[in-house]
Amino acid sequence: MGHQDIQWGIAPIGWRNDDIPDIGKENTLSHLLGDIYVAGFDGTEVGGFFPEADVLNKELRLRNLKIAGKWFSSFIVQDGVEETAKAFERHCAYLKEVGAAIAVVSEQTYSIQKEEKNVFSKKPYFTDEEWNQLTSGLDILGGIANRYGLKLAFHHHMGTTVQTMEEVDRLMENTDPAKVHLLYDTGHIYVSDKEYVPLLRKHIHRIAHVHYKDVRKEVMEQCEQKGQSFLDAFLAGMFTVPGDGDLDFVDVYEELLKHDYKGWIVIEAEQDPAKAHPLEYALIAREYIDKNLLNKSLINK
Ligand SMILES: O=C1C[C@@H](O)[C@H](O)[C@@H](O)C1=O
Ligand SMILES: [Co+2]
Repeated sequence: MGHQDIQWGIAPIGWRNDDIPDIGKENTLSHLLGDIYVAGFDGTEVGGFFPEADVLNKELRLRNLKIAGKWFSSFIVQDGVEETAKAFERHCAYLKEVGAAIAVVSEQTYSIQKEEKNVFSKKPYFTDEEWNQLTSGLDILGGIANRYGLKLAFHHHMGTTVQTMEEVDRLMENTDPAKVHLLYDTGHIYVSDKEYVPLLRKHIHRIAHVHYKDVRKEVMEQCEQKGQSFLDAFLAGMFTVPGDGDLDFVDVYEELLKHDYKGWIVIEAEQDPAKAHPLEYALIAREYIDKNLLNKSLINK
């Protein structure tokens, strides 16, 4: 067990962004997959612009790349679990066809992720009743994911009702560990709570998927002072790839290895591709991983 149980991916978000589809729209699927191959990653996540399963599978096969998973915006509280489950079934069927392991779920009811609101101070909150709807609904979605041979990994996210460590605690306590897992995103928890290791340590046994998102602390502080929205903050360069920001991914990696984490670590750094050349940043991440995480004997495994 150890390094060999981990697959390294890089998300399309450095090339194109589902939250602002105009960004990087000149970057085609071939361009993206070619860059991922050149940078030496094992695969990626499905972006909103990806084609149907058989077309995608051929493009992946040609480059020996794999799919880790795909984001799903759930609206369990807003639309009810029955409505959400129908869309989630289709999502899981697609993921199974492309050979993915993970269905990433983020509850988007009341989310300000795409709104022009101060993401540092205006996050939404659920009532106790809404929390119950969310957690019981997630157990149902997790059961569906399991039927497709997938794991549901819940994504805590800035500007949503499940953003802070306290909120992740509540979600984990009230969901079935066999059905609902955690996606640990270093960047989101750092921007939210200004620390990122406690969440990892506390919920290590529920983590089924990891996003390595680095943060430029100075930019984050400026964005917070200005009260910027989530989208404006990423356009200002709040996020970057590991090796280029202020987070230390060695500790995180050690902790994952120590607990026999098996699965994907996906580099996920949303930046404006017009300012941050996607392949250049993919290569910065790759070099950081090779030098600091893989070539160093971190622990004896
Ligand atoms: O996993 C993610 C998917 C994106 O759509 C999201 O906005 C980003 O911040 C993220 O962490
Ligand atoms: Co993420």
